[in-house]
Amino acid sequence: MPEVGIIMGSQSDWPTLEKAAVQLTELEVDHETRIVSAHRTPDRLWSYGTEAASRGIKVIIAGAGGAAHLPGMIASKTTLPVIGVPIQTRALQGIDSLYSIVQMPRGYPVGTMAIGGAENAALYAAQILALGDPALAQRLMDWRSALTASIPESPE
Ligand SMILES: Nc1c(C(=O)O)ncn1[C@@H]1O[C@H](COP(=O)(O)O)[C@@H](O)[C@H]1O
Repeated sequence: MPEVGIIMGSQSDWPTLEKAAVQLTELEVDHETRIVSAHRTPDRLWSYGTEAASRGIKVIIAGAGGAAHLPGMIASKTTLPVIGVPIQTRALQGIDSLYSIVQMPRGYPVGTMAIGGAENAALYAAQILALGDPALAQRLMDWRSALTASIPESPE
């Protein structure tokens, strides 16, 4: 049963959010992927937000670009933690997405990653789940150790 829901505003966001899916797969975290748009599919957004917790989802990763209302709107329909991923945009390089996601009103937080930060979103979701899953916590430690070991001491 998927524990992480990866949702995005458009099919065009998939190359970015796919990195979150790959990272979660590497950590053996079951997840699902859905296109959900606050603007284009508001009914889908409503039902996803309303039903996610009862379906067993524990963390939602939401990526959107431009007028990126999806992460904030999904946060308004659930008390599950929502991790926002601002998508890089052509006109404003993703600054528009970042500002749209990060400036939430009191009561409806969205944990906002860097522009394009889908891998960190997956790691953060895994860290939340690892609070109640010692085996996942160990896999995260192992992943970090491998990353550290891969960093050379000298650039030459
Ligand atoms: N920001 C949102 C929302 C939303 O927030 O609900 N729905 C779609 N979009 C964004 O529109 C951009 C362009 O979408 P298209 O490439 O489909 O035209 C995408 O980055 C998507 O996240």
